[in-house]
Amino acid sequence: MTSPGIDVRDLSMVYRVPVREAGVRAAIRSLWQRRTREVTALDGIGFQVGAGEAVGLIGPNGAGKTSLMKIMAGILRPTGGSVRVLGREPFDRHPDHLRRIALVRGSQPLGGAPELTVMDSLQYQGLVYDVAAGQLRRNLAELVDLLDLGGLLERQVRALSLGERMRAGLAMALVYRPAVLFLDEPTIGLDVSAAVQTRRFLRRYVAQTGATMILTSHYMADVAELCPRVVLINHGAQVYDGSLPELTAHVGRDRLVEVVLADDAEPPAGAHALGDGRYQLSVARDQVPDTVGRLLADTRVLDLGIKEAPLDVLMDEIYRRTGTRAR
Ligand SMILES: Nc1ncnc2c1ncn2[C@@H]1O[C@H](COP(=O)(O)OP(=O)(O)OP(=O)(O)O)[C@@H](O)[C@H]1O
Repeated sequence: MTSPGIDVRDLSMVYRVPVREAGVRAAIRSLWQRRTREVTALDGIGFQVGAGEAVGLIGPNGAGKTSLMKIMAGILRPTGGSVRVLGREPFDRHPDHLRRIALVRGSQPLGGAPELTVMDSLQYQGLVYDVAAGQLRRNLAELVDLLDLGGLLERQVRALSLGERMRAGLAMALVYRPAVLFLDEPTIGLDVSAAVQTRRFLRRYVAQTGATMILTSHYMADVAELCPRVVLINHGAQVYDGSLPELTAHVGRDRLVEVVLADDAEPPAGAHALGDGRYQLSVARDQVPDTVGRLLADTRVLDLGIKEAPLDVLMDEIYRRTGTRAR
């Protein structure tokens, strides 16, 4: 690993939330006697990310991913532990630091004035982030090409569709060439083709610029395609740090063998009928050659395919297995 882009140690985040009791008396009492309870969002998180690495933060709803992202991006101050991003404490929000990082949220990809055109917004962003005129021209030309923004530049931000907003939002975040990119659900709500384009763009951008990327997503396709390494969080605790295939290998022990049988053929024992002569068998990985051999020898098989369980199904199983910790 090269010099640490991000260094997270023993990090914790505890929110205090007001407890609201029912009734007028309780409401009046709460004016001078506020009761609160603690919600532990993160507990003992620790990992290092090298410059140029791409890491996916994964975990089920409420696991703590967004809290961790906000802490790393300098929006939230953690209640315990330490974080360094490019050698600085993010919550200090030093202007030099802010020029080197970007946070893009899929749910809200574009801030700024909605009545501005995309081009005006990009120019304005260049001014705010102090990008030299020549550099800004070059960066804009590159981003317009990579994100296919040509047709959007003169459109008002308010009139963009979600997919167009995402493309413009990425350009806004990247026009000042941040060294660290935080992406919170970058493909949320996008149709299949816009999601594919966004992932393709991000892969090319990271390869070309050597930016460090931290991504959260519920779409495992995003994570599988963009992040060689994942950190799995569940109930605020870090339960895994490593590659996605290694993580899923523990649960993905079965293969799905699918066959289409001739009309007069007897379905194999334990097969699940899918209709139209199709049957599916769940078979342990090391038993697949034997099972397939026997099937072909004993039964009139017209077609045969072997599939892995879908990644989302495997992840669901992993989340359930790692989600037993009580808060
Ligand atoms: N501002 C807040 N005040 C109180 N509790 C909060 C706050 N933000 C988050 N939480 C709680 O902290 C926990 C972690 O939330 P967080 O949003 O970080 O999880 P997440 O993994 O991003 O979830 P999701 O995938 O649903 O977006 C949850 O129990 C959530 O209710």
